Amino acid sequence: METGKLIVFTGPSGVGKGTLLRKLLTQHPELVLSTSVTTRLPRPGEIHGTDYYFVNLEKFQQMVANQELLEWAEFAGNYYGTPRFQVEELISQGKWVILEIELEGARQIRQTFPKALRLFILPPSLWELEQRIRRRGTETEEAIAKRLRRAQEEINAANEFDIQIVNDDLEKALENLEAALFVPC
Ligand SMILES: Nc1nc2c(ncn2[C@@H]2O[C@H](COP(=O)(O)OP(=O)(O)O)[C@@H](O)[C@H]2O)c(=O)[nH]1
Ligand SMILES: Nc1ncnc2c1ncn2[C@@H]1O[C@H](COP(=O)(O)OP(=O)(O)O)[C@@H](O)[C@H]1O
Repeated sequence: METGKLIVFTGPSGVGKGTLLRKLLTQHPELVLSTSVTTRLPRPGEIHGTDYYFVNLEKFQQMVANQELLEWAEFAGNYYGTPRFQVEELISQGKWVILEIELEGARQIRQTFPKALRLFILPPSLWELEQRIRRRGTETEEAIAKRLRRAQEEINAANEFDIQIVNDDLEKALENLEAALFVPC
């Protein structure tokens, strides 16, 4: 039977993780993106069960206590976590499952799934990163400030990952991502 694979996808907020993953999944529909649980409020257009499972703090804490999360972390004032059941089930079915998660969660996965392939997406510069977050127009000033403070810390940890990809030109970044994922091994 084909073996499943866990792929961790990390990078600072606004670097283009979501954009790259949407394109990757369109071209490779066999890949599965895990849907996380979060206490963050939905942005306009975000759908419960598709973008995230949006839950309150009490429910999130309950999931942590019941060990329902494979990993979890606090990010910019909210909690995020990966539901365990869907990931374990999909990998056992031979699927390639992608976790789009922040640094602390990626470190936890390194302990629990040492075989996971870990990718880090870098911005061309911090200035460009800030422009992207602002252009996206989804965050308050306070949320932007929190994300930028965290960005430097995350970028400093990029070398903990197996592969680093700079998202400057989107198409080139996508090509590099495909090359990293689909190398014969
Ligand atoms: N540890 C962990 N981080 C997550 C999870 N889901 C999302 N994140 C990360 O949480 C951070 C904030 O996500 P989000 O609020 O959607 O903001 P955005 O990255 O600015 O689009 C990002 O770095 C995500 O990769 C999860 O299940 N676990
Ligand atoms: N290579 C790129 N060049 C210019 N803008 C980009 C690029 N990749 C993504 N963006 C834009 O940057 C913003 C943040 O991207 P997004 O995918 O939401 O980031 P993340 O999921 O990492 O927070 C979006 O407005 C997106 O259209």
